[in-house]
Order: sequence, then structure tokens, then C-alpha cells
Amino acid sequence: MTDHLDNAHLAALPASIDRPLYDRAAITPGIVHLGLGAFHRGHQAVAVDDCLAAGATDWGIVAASLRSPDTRDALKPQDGLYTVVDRDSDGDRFRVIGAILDVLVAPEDPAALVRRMADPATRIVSLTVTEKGYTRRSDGTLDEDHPDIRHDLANLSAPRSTLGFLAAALEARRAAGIAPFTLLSCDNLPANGATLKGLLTRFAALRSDAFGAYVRDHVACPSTMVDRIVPATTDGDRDLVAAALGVRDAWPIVTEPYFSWVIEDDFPLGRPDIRTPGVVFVEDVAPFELMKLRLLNGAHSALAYSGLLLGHDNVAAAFHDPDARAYVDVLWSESAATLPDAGLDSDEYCRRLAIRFGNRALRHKLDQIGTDGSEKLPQRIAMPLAENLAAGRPARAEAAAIAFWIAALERRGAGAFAFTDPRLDRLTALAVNPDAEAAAGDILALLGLGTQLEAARALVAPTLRDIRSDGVREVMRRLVRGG
Ligand SMILES: NC(=O)c1ccc[n+]([C@@H]2O[C@H](COP(=O)([O-])OP(=O)(O)OC[C@H]3O[C@@H](n4cnc5c(N)ncnc54)[C@H](O)[C@@H]3O)[C@@H](O)[C@H]2O)c1
Ligand SMILES: O=C(O)[C@@H](O)[C@@H](O)[C@H](O)[C@H](O)CO
Repeated sequence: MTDHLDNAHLAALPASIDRPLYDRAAITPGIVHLGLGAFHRGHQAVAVDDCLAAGATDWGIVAASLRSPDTRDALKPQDGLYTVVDRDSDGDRFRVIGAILDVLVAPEDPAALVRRMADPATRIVSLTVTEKGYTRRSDGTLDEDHPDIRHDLANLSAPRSTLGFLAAALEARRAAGIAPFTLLSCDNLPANGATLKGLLTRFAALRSDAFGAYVRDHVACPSTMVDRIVPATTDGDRDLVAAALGVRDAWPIVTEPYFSWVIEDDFPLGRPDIRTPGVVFVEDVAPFELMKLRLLNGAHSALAYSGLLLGHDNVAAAFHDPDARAYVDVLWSESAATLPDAGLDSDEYCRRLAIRFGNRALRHKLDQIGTDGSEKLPQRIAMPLAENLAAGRPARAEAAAIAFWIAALERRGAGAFAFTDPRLDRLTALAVNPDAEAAAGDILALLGLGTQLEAARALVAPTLRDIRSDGVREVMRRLVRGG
């Protein structure tokens, strides 16, 4: 098959394939998205596509990659079109998304991206740049020693970092008297909007006090809770989509049917009227976000490291392992105890999670979830662990999640597994220490446990010793038995 998906092939797709029925040529951009990975295409772009289908014309997306040209190379020949496959045990549903109008590759022409962001038509800049794209230190403050940050503070005409691009565009808008865009973080960070605002304000203040005050006082950064499992695309997915469409799609997205997006409604320059089921506008996203980060993402990370050590390859396989499944129940009960009493039903959320994690049709690789643990575990595991320890509540399953991570890092250092981490060399060097007390203490020190560091070590170190001597399965069984 040589033909590929593009505007010219839309009309001839099989009738079963949903596709944009609006006039794409009439859509103008209103959103710039940074970090054109799988998640944006399977989540926010779908909701924007719904708005365009409902008649909006000025909320198209110009997406940018801050790193590799791969998504541009795949999508540009396709006029920005790509397929989203909703997949569960009932089968696959295919939909072609038309919301992405153009794709920029920032390193090739940083000024072009800054111009696009500074254009008055751009009213929202959204982000999925992964946790490490925020250039935070482990204490959450701006990593002022990060090479990209140092570069951008000195040369904002050709930025490299996420914060550098945002600052360059905001400086240009400020100079031209154009009000700032709204910044919409869609990454899995606690208080992602407020976190981004704090980091950007600090970056701007390092440029000048006046610019720092401008960002602090004038840039809206609503927080969001984003929830949809979107695994990395495989070649098998590409073949399956080609068979369904009758043309090749270089980069389709496969996801679960579940869709949730909780957004603080603070958009001074307006926003699309998103009515996609699962989208909720609220005043305070914090309770939703804590529940999702600690129950979904916490269990995901714990399953990633323990599952790999047990010989599994994907979430569903690990979750159907009876010992891992029973362990996750204990983890959920510990983490749920830390959630604020905000009227959300965490038991129901976990019941739903069990169905989502058990979706065998979706092969979500444990190595993908295990990647960037040092950026993920603080908010997913370490924060609820510290809160439980401070309150004298049970926390052994949370501590075990960190011990699983250390044991997996140890094996990673010996060549097993494929997950990576910006601090991988340092982490593996610490993890291989035969002295479990020292390994646990050194690694916990990177997770921001504050005053609970020693108490956490007292739980993690013996668990790590037990994993080393008796294996993960035995440790899970003892933990579940309460022994
Ligand atoms: N995939 C999911 O299931 C899911 C669900 C909810 C939230 N998210 C959030 O979205 C993020 C991206 O997930 P994805 O599935 O799109 O991943 P992906 O690997 O497909 O894409 C990651 C994107 O981030 C960019 N990036 C990586 N490091 C960067 C850096 N240092 N600076 C700037 N950009 C950088 C990459 O170039 C790429 O565009 C996650 O880290 C998470 O915070 C993902
Ligand atoms: O670390 C990971 O990759 C996962 O835990 C998340 O991307 C997860 O799939 C999403 O947050 C689900 O909404």
C-alpha cells in the first residue's frame, strides 16, 4: 500500500471510519501545543476536534516538538491528519482527527515557533512536555543549573527549553502590547498550572524583576487533571490502521475509550467551548488531580517496576498476576487514605481503574511507564508515603513501591529492562550498593521526603533486603498477608 492519509483521501475512507466533516481549510489556529507526543493527539486534540465539528472555526492547533522532527515528518505529509483508535475488549473504533493544522520543529527554527506563540491569534499555549520538560529540581524549584535553562537565560532569541520558549513569546507579546496567552499544562504534575507558573515566574525574574512581576501578575495558568491511557504506538498498530483505512497512517494513536479532563476555568483570552463527555470545568482541580496521580499513576509506577521484576511486559499482564493484583489493592487503600475529603468516590475510581488496567487489548508497556521514575515517583508515591508516615498510618505498600524501583534500577544497571531516566547513571550506581540501608537512604534522598526520610528508610531498606533475598513475589505475598 503506497497511498497515505491526507486531505485528498478523506472522502474515500470506508464509511465506518469517523472523520472531520467540517471544512478544514476554514479553520484558523488559536492554540499552540508544545510537546506533540502521543498523549496530546489522543486527548486534547480529540476534544478540540469535537469543538471544530460543532462549528468552532478559530481554535485549530499548531503543534510543536521541542526535540525531534519525528512527528512533523509523520504528520506533515498527511496534512496533520492522523487516526485515533479507541480500543477495549469490544474491539476498535477508528476516528481521523483534523484539529492539528501545522507541526513545527522548534530546534530547526526556534524563532518561527516564538512568532507563532506571539501571534495575537494564539490565545492558549498548552503543554505535554513530560515531567522532565519542566526543568525542576527534586525540591520542585527551577533547576537554574540545567544547561538549557542557563542557555536560555543568556540567549532568549533561540530558546531550547520549554520555559525559554514560553518566556520568549511572552516577552515579545509584552513588547508589542499583546495580552498574554493562557498556559494550559496537561502533564501529570501536582498543581500543574501553579507549578508551571512558579517555575516560569522564577525564570522571568532571572531575566528582570519587571518581567518576573509581569508573569506573576498577568499570566493565567489554570491547573488541569488529564486522564486517558495512551500507550506509545507500535508498528502493529500502524498495520492495523492501514488495513482499516485502506491508506497508511504514519503515526496513529491507540488509546482506551475512557476520557477525563478536569480544568480550572481561567482563560482571560477565551477558550473553546469543549463539551466532550468527560470534560469538566471546575474552580479547584486539586482533589481530582491528587486522586488521579496517587491512585492511577502511583499504581502504574508500582506495577511497572514490580511487574518487570516478575517478568511481565505490559500493565494488563502485570495486573492479571494475582500477587501483583492483591498488592495493588493494599497500595490503593494506603494512598486513598491521604486524599482530601472532597466528595470524590475513590473506591469507585479504583473499581474503574481495575477495569482500565485489566484491558488486555491495550498493551501498555511497563518500560514506558517505568521511564523517568525520578521525575514521577515524588508526586505518585513519595508524597503520600510521607503523609502516611507523618500521620502514623500504614505505608508499607508505598514503601515497597520505592523498593521495587530500586531493585529494578539494580537490574537495569546490569542490562535488564529498557526504561530510562534523566538521572539513570547516578540512580543505578546508588541502587547496586549491596548495603540496602545505604541504597535506600541515598535514593530516598532524591525523592523529596523531607522530615520523613528516616522513617521511610526504615520501611524501604528491609523491603529491599527481602526482595534481594526472597524475590518480589514473596515480598508481595507477605505484605498482603500483613506479615
Ligand atoms: N500517555 C499517557 O497515557 C498520558 C496520560 C496523561 C498525561 N500524560 C502526560 O503527557 C506527557 C507526554 O506523554 P506522551 O504519551 O505524549 O509521551 P511521548 O513520549 O509520546 O511524547 C513526549 C513529548 O514530550 C517532548 N519532550 C520530552 N522531553 C522534553 C523536554 N525535556 N523538553 C521539552 N519537550 C520534551 C517530546 O519531544 C514529545 O513531544 C506525559 O509525560 C504525562 O505528563 C500522558
Ligand atoms: O507514567 C506513565 O506513563 C503513566 O502512568 C501515565 O502516562 C498514564 O498512562 C496516564 O497518566 C493516564 O492518564
